Amino acid sequence: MKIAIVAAGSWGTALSLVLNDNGHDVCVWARNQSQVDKINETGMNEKYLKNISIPKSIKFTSNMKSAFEGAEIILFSVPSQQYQKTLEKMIEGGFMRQGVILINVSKGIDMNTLETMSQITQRLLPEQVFVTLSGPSHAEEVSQKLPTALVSASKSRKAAELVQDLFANDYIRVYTNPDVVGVEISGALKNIIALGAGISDGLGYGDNAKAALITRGINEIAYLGTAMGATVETFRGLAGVGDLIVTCTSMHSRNRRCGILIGQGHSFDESIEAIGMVVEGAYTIKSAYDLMVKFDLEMPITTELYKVLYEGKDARVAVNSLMSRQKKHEIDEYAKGFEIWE
Ligand SMILES: NC(=O)c1ccc[n+]([C@@H]2O[C@H](COP(=O)([O-])OP(=O)(O)OC[C@H]3O[C@@H](n4cnc5c(N)ncnc54)[C@H](O)[C@@H]3O)[C@@H](O)[C@H]2O)c1
Ligand SMILES: O=P(O)(O)OC[C@H](O)CO
Repeated sequence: MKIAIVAAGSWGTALSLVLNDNGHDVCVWARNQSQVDKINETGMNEKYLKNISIPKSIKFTSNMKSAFEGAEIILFSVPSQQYQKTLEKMIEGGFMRQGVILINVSKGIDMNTLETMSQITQRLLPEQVFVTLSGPSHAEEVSQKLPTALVSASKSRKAAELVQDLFANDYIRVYTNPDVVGVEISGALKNIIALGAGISDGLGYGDNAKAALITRGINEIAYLGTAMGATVETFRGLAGVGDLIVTCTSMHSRNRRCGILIGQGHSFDESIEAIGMVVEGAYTIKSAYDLMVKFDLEMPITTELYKVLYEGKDARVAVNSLMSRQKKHEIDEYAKGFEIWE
């Protein structure tokens, strides 16, 4: 199929390699001509994907017309805070023609509207066929063809299965899931918890602390997700706990690495700058905090991280606040399950 990718960052580039391996006609659009020139000259996208050769069969261009005209599938890999603006630009350019399938791979929640990428798309293009592709998948490993499992989520079974077929090969396995919001909230909020896990690592707290953050974190993600209409089972799947594990533990993770720098005492802004690629959790923390208030939920990890990142609270004091919360049952509904009450 003819597939156009919006943005030549690390994930857009890694996915272009997979689609090219699978025999598709792939063109990557980048906004910056000097980046395109460099990739075309060197056969590498060194800033975003180190030491990976890019086959000549993948085209890179900064010309929107030549990238998007005739594309059957358009895959968006821009940072989520840029998604609405980019989609509007594509609509204005007349590139979102009827019949084109939109795949989104970015993981975040818009800070201004508090919408996920499917919700933005639905508002701007109510008839658009939309698929989100998510799951535990670092570009650095996918580009080395290391085994990876993904989730293709769409309201349309046909579209979810088409995307499953597009990416599946001997190193990529893709599952389908109709719970689009659940997959989106999982992918967006795991970045927040990974920032927290990184801060914990940077402070020198151990594996116990990180395991607690991951476990209580997925609870918190599911709490917000189900309030937004998601299915609880999605959170124990690849997009949920799977992506949470990889992002909280891998040194490839931009969110975790940013958190480590903060835990070591660097400022929030310095840490984001040092990563040099998008740190989605830095923005999604604000959206998640606002959604928590909107849905009137209690999300202690999100609250403390928001205070550390946006209100300057000391991270050690934030951990103390989490540890000294009122005592509670691990799962509220299970409280009635005690056999002996005295
Ligand atoms: N890197 C990964 O391993 C990975 C894996 C899965 C999902 N994701 C998600 O994919 C999204 C992109 O991540 P990434 O790692 O590729 O980020 P990145 O920082 O490596 O690249 C982002 C790219 O978007 C471009 N860009 C930014 N604003 C733009 C705009 N307004 N218009 C056009 N282009 C613009 C940048 O120039 C850059 O090329 C994020 O939401 C991330 O969470 C990343
Ligand atoms: O490197 P991160 O933290 O942006 O995470 C990338 C992917 O979402 C991992 O699945």
